[in-house]
Amino acid sequence: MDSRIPVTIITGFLGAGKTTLLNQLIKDHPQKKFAIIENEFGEIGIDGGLIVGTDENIFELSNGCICCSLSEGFYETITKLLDSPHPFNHLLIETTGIADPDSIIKAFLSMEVIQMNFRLDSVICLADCANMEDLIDEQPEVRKQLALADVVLLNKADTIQENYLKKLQAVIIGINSTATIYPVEFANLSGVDLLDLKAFSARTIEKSSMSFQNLSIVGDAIDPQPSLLSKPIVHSTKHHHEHQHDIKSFGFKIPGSFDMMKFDIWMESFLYFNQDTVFRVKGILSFDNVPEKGIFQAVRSNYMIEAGEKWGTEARFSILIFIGKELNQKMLDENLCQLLAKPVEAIKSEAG
Ligand SMILES: Nc1nc2c(ncn2[C@@H]2O[C@H](COP(=O)(O)OP(=O)(O)OP(=O)(O)O)[C@@H](O)[C@H]2O)c(=O)[nH]1
Repeated sequence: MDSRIPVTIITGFLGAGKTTLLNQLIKDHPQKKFAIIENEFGEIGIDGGLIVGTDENIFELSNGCICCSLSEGFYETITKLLDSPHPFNHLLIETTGIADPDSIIKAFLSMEVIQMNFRLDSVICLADCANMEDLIDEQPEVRKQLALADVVLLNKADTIQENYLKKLQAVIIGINSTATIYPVEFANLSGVDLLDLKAFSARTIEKSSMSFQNLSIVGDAIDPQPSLLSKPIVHSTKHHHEHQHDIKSFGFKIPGSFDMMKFDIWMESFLYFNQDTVFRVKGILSFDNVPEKGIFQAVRSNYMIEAGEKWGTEARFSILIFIGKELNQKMLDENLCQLLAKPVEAIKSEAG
């Protein structure tokens, strides 16, 4: 059993309802002992980032802006947390509304001391229904927050009409089609334990990759038209304008198995050279001569592959979902084809 402390990262633009969610989570889980890192931009933590508020089951640290001080600041905050005499069994991080949360997510996937002690459970993004559409157009951070989320809470659902809510859901799916979306009021969601989503676990990644809609098959001629997911979503009510979102999701189903070395070399350099435009990649991989499924996930240039279940007699395939901007579907298709252990034509003719 994984005994590391679970971490929930809460993102969302200014005023979207992050603090409301934090309070709701604390209220819903009286049995938990929380540590909270508040990451308010411009706020100076008392005593260089020490405890600023205490309760029997909660203690808070203020960290300034995590994304601006990640390398030393965040590491220092985490070390303080681990050294403190306060016991806690869940870490909540509220990120500043105007920041891109990727650096903090990356810290949990790449910094060894952090990984040894903490398990990233999920990234929850709050979106304010009333002004989300405008913010998506105006604020690139909002699009990134949505792109990196595992769960999007469409908050303040009380302020809009039901049919408009459906349209907002479609806008979010257009940006990040792997996120689970829940409309909520005052960040209140019953029936789902938001603290135990295990979004970064191999099982969840596998499940969400398998259920991804509109996968294009690698090796088939890519339609020169943009895929369904990349079409701008047109709204017929309230706002009469089109969104030309720069962030999109593409999914590929790749027959056969990858050559592990070719895949590794390509993926490492692809993510490195595209770290400003590729936010998240996840999926299931089949590698030649490897009996288990490889469960893949990347946040910017950091990636990891975990062993999943054995393939058994199942026909081999891989699924990869890319979330980012300026993604070239045709180029990705051609590149992925080149990484296969056998030429795609041979795989297809074997399959009949
Ligand atoms: N009508 C309505 N108001 C809400 C809802 N959720 C939160 N609010 C209100 O929206 C305001 C902002 O909520 P917060 O939780 O402080 O938002 P935040 O994201 O933490 O804000 P910052 O820390 O400024 O980024 C508060 O006045 C809340 O009471 C909701 O579902 N409906």
